[in-house]
Amino acid sequence: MCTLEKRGDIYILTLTGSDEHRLNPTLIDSIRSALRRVRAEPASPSSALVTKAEGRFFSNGFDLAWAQSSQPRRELMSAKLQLLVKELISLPMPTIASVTGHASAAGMILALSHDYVLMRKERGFLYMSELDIGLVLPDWFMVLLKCKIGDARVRSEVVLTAAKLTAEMAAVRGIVHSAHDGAEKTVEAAIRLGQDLVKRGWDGNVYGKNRMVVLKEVLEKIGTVPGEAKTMSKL
Ligand SMILES: CCCCCCCCCCCCC/C=C/C(=O)SCCNC(=O)CCNC(=O)[C@H](O)C(C)(C)COP(=O)(O)OP(=O)(O)OC[C@H]1O[C@@H](n2cnc3c(N)ncnc32)[C@H](O)[C@@H]1OP(=O)(O)O
Repeated sequence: MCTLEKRGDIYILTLTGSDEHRLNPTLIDSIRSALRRVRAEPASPSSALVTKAEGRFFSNGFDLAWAQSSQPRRELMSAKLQLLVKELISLPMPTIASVTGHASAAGMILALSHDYVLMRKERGFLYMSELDIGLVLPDWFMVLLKCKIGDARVRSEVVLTAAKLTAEMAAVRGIVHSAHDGAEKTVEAAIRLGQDLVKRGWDGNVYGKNRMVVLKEVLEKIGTVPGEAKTMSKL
């Protein structure tokens, strides 16, 4: 699951446990609940969110074992991830993913749904694994990748070679903001970046609205998630 703590003006959302942090409805609901708590807090002058994870994984992607038994489960899992990504895109503060372990497929999409990705050098791949596991990525994944990875050759490498990118490879390719030695230094750098952004004193609502303009194509591609109201009611 996940925990939420606040250090000064920085909200720290941690995916807890030493598992693969597979994105099933339970974990996604836990993350969305934490984001709702962030939104409910009185908006201090400005804040930032750092998302991090314990163990060897940031997130190893969708929980295929949970989903493969039925189409409704697959649809629910996909719908909840879309809702989560929409909520990250509209969150009224800068967001930073501190990736200190592997981020695969939907897990990479979760990381890239943050404004900044800081990544640990010696452990962890950014890895769109769909080709390797015989799945086709959803259109909206590609729309997000296009917004986040400017170079078409790199996007092709990521999707059509299922490249396992280390932090340094991802930094050279402009996918991550910076690469760091060790998990602790990665998290510390993410928090420092958050503090630097908070010092700018932006209006969080204006920040969120501008991010929605920047990622307009992603929001349009996701559209209204089927059963959004119903799914929301389940949370
Ligand atoms: C078929 C199912 C039907 C269901 C259909 C459901 C449909 C749902 C809708 C459709 C969705 C389509 C889009 C899909 C989205 C998804 O999310 S699907 C799920 C995706 N997830 C995966 O595919 C999992 C991928 N993960 C892996 O393959 C592995 O976990 C890993 C990421 C490759 C990590 O390997 P692992 O062995 O687990 O870990 P490690 O031991 O940590 O690392 C392996 C070796 O690599 C070395 N290493 C690690 N990091 C680094 C580094 N930064 N630099 C250098 N080396 C590194 C590490 O030391 C290991 O080395 P060795 O010890 O020498 O092996």
